[in-house]
Amino acid sequence: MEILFYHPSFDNAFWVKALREALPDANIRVWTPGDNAPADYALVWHPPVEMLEGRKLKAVFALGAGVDAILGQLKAHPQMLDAAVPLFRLEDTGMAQQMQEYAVSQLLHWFRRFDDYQALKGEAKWQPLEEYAHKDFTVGILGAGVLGAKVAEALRPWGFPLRCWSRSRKDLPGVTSFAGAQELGDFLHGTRVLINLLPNTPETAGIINHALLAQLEEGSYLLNLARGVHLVEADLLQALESGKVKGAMLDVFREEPLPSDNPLWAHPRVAITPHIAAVTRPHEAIDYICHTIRQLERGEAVSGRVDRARGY
Ligand SMILES: NC(=O)C1=CN([C@@H]2O[C@H](COP(=O)(O)OP(=O)(O)OC[C@H]3O[C@@H](n4cnc5c(N)ncnc54)[C@H](OP(=O)(O)O)[C@@H]3O)[C@@H](O)[C@H]2O)C=CC1
Ligand SMILES: O=C(O)C(=O)CO
Repeated sequence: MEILFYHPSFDNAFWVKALREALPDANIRVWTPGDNAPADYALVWHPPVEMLEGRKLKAVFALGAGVDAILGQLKAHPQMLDAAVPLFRLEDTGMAQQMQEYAVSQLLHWFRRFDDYQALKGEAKWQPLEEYAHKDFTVGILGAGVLGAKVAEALRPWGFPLRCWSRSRKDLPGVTSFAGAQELGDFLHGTRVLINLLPNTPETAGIINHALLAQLEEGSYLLNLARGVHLVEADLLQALESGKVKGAMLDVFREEPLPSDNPLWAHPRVAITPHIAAVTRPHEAIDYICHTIRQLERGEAVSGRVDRARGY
């Protein structure tokens, strides 16, 4: 069994060593330009077109949860990967807990007004502030898939009204489910904290814009944990200016790294992290990938296959 590996920034030697330990009977190599030797499987993140083009692969594994980059390449270069070759993505594999940590910590930061106290510290003001009520802090999660559902689960013990929005109806304990474009307005009405965990697809790109933000409660908060392309940054800045949005924490951006002259860097009510909300955990990812390869070799049903038509 021949396995190709390509990631623009991961420690190749570490991954190849761990993969060899997990699949001792496989030959695993890091792809380099000009390598056209046969392979059965490819493990990739933002692969060059020439790495995959013309190969007869049994399957391709994305080394992350979002597959927008590879699907975008496929749209531009359909010959890159035959439609019959299954594409898989990482479902959780250690990313859900990271998303839970990020969302719970920031939600509580806003709910307990630590952002306001930090501002008062700058003025050396000793001033207890009026407490927020849980009932006024409805959390709405855009995208109730693997990660969105786990974030909802982690938020449930904290007593906030919870709701989610997805294409299909969900049955998540303690979470009101809204489904489809026709229910987006009802989902947004009354939402105070918006958490984005949607995939980047033609339908979701630019979804967090002025029209959407205008439907949130006054003094709302935005947590973008998905993709920068979901957010119209100028509309967020306008909503921050008007007070519609009181605070935002952004992990992802249309352009990454975020250019130093982007106004979001200097905004006092915007927190920024460099696309670290949930990073790929090597051992969990390798466990899933190797388990799935063994299932494929045995002709068994597998999970995590990407529906290219729907985009995730
Ligand atoms: N910042 C970071 O470090 C990371 C970011 N991510 C991002 O998080 C995203 C979500 O990951 P994951 O939870 O695994 O993905 P899933 O595919 O499991 O979940 C996607 C969710 O979005 C919903 N959805 C998709 N399209 C639409 C639409 N048009 N309208 C309404 N709902 C829609 C789906 O609805 P339904 O269930 O009905 O199909 C599903 O609930 C990834 O695509 C990636 O972009 C992921 C990991 C790390
Ligand atoms: O897995 C993903 O989609 C990520 O964004 C990780 O960087």
